[in-house]
Amino acid sequence: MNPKPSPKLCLVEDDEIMGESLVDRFRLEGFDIEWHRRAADAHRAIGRQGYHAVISDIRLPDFAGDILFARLHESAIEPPPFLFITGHGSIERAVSLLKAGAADYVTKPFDLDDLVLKVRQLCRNHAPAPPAPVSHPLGLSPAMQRVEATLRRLATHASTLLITGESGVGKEHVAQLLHDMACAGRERPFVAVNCGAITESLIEAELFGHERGAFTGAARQRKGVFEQAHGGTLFLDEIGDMPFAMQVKLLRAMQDRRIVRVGGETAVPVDLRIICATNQDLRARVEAGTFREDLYYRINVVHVRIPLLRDRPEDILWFARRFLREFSELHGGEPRTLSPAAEHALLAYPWPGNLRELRHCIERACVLCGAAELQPPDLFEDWRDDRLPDARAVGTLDQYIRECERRYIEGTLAHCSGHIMQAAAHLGISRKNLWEKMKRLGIEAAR
Ligand SMILES: Nc1ncnc2c1ncn2[C@@H]1O[C@H](COP(=O)(O)OP(=O)(O)OP(=O)(O)O)[C@@H](O)[C@H]1O
Repeated sequence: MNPKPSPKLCLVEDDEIMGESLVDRFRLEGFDIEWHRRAADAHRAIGRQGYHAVISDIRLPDFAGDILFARLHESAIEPPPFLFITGHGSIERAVSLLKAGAADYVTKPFDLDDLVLKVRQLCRNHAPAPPAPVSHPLGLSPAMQRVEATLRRLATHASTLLITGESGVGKEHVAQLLHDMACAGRERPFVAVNCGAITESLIEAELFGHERGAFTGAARQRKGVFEQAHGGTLFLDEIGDMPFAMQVKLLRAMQDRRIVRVGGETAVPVDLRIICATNQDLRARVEAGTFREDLYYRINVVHVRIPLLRDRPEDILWFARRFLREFSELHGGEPRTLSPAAEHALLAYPWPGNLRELRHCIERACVLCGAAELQPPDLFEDWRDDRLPDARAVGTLDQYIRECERRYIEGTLAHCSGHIMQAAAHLGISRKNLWEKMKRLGIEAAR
């Protein structure tokens, strides 16, 4: 008979001493324990690993344990029971965590025997979920996790969807993901057409196909994209650029789910999901009289909005690291990393070209730079470090260093939204040390 497998635990703790002692003790007690020092790493692992329980500190260097918990709940993942380690005197926070669905908590300083007992009890009551097949293909931000959860629901229902968002935010990627979810491993066509890139005279034949001899040069019958996508998904990108005269024919095809090829007479039935995308304000186009109102309502049955990359900062480094891994592997080199300054620079940049621009930026850096750790100038050609003061305007070396220190700390605090604990972790100093420096340099703490 196979011995019973050890319960699998996830520990999220950034304190080395605390982390090591918990890992040692739980291993001695027969648990299989994985230790993550950052909330983001734990977030990814929880989606994949099938843990029996999670023990999580609240204060973590990237984002707090309760945010990790909330994000897992917002996503499609059913999280394992969470036991929180809270600071002395944060009973109120612990109680609100229990209300939010956490299984239990211990307050520091806690009794290790008591903790082991609680965890054993949790593991007994919880069978881990099988690992999730796809985990967060769209990003870590709550906004994109909501999009992902919506897609999961739409995969079995809606046959028409409108995706809006600026250029490069990932509309086609979202459409492709919905198609993959709906197909669930079955081979089905995904046909993408850019409505803005086809001339008005050709668009009808492109959409509906043509019969032999329908026009000069139509030597053979040809299927249009509606027929090519039969059984799968038709992605109509830049739907706002659809010529006005074509819009009524498109509406009819969408409503009847039948098309007539150019030069043909019989209606051909088509069964497909239609996803439209645009970066234009279609409502305004309707008001301006350049987009048909009836078509607008037909395609706007379910609407998914993709936010700008700069409005979801959690996704910037997550995607940057993904692209970095992808391009490092592609170019056959060592795995690359981002220096803390490079991370700062990526977070500070506004990304007008969204994910497309971020992807190109990382690809370019991987091709041009041979170093294992990327620095800001590797990522941005015209990089200028605003955190460095002008040496001529600052007097002595001491004053210059002090000014550098002040700017660097201010930048880090801004990057961590004023969170002292996180900023201290980024700077590699203790919280107390950071407070002292802020006092000495006259930096006010955010409220
Ligand atoms: N979730 C994702 N994971 C990995 N890469 C992504 C993701 N979303 C977008 N990308 C990449 O970002 C780039 C832009 O994505 P996409 O073409 O889907 O954007 P779009 O909003 O449709 O752009 P446009 O409006 O210009 O057509 C592509 O190279 C795509 O591969």
